[in-house]
Amino acid sequence: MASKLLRNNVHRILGLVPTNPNPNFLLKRLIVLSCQSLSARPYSGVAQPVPIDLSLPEKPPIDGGTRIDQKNLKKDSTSSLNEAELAKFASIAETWWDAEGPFKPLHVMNPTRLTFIRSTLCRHFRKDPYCTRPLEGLKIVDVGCGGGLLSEPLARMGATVTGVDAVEKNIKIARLHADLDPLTSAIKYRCTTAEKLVEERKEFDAVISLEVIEHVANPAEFCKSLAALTVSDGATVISTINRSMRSYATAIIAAEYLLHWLPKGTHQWSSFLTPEELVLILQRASITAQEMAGFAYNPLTGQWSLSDDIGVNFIAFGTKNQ
Ligand SMILES: C[S@@+](CC[C@H](N)C(=O)[O-])C[C@H]1O[C@@H](n2cnc3c(N)ncnc32)[C@H](O)[C@@H]1O
Ligand SMILES: [Mg+2]
Repeated sequence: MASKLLRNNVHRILGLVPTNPNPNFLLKRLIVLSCQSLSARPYSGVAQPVPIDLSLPEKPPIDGGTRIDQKNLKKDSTSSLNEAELAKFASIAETWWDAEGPFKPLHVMNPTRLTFIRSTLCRHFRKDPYCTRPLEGLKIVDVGCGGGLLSEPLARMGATVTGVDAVEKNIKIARLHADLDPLTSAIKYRCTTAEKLVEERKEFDAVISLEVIEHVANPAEFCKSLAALTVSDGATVISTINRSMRSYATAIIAAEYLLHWLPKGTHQWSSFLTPEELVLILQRASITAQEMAGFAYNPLTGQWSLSDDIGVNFIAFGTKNQ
């Protein structure tokens, strides 16, 4: 009797399916398992020298068609704007804070990317990562902030945060949400672009842009703007998706078409940058990449962790040359 009970429930005991599995659950886990590199090493926390192929041709600007024609979008200085990409984000703007909605992957990845940001910024700016407000005294801009998923925890960690996004709806949602908590209500949100801030001669100790560069019209120009916003010896942090065969299988086929984690068409594989390309365009913009980490997904726990495997999702920390 006991052994029969055990046999029938072994999959639940092992945590492979929830108590009320839906019919596709096991299939989905198998898909992720087969796409994910199971050999991903945990993040060593050591700055990785990234090989730079200086003969690499500059990636041509991705033609996103005409600029978005929304009356609520500031249209001056639009070199990074890609109309088609912005329209996708505008159409799902109400769902930013729905932890089970289209932005679920960002919600789930947030603690992991914050770990990387906190540790790299604290090390660079000589701050204590273990205190309650480790980023106190730092002026940070979150470029392409969306609904403020990153801006808010940065503000809670003590930073003076400005969040900017090219989609007005995102900024409205971000403002409403941040105002719910006195710890985040001081965040300044603006519907604008990095280029526009450069024209206004704004500067920040740290410039952070997560999961944005693969959606802009011209990544190299975008990086130049991020660099111009960074004070001398300040920090720039960028996360994106590697243009690898594995990212095609996981970030597009699995995430969009099989698992429906993201709306279909969220990402264009050709718009992804390899880590080497990112390092190179940052270098050309006077930012020296100092450290890079990958994000590894554990299909059994549904959690992300930092990894040395930069084959799919990765994050880079660089400093502005003095
Ligand atoms: C995938 S979301 C990432 C949001 C946020 N950075 C995060 O990781 O939680 C990309 C965001 O970048 C914004 N965006 C795209 N192109 C932009 C540009 N050229 N300038 C400013 N924001 C842009 C989009 O509107 C969208 O909110
Ligand atoms: Mg993206």
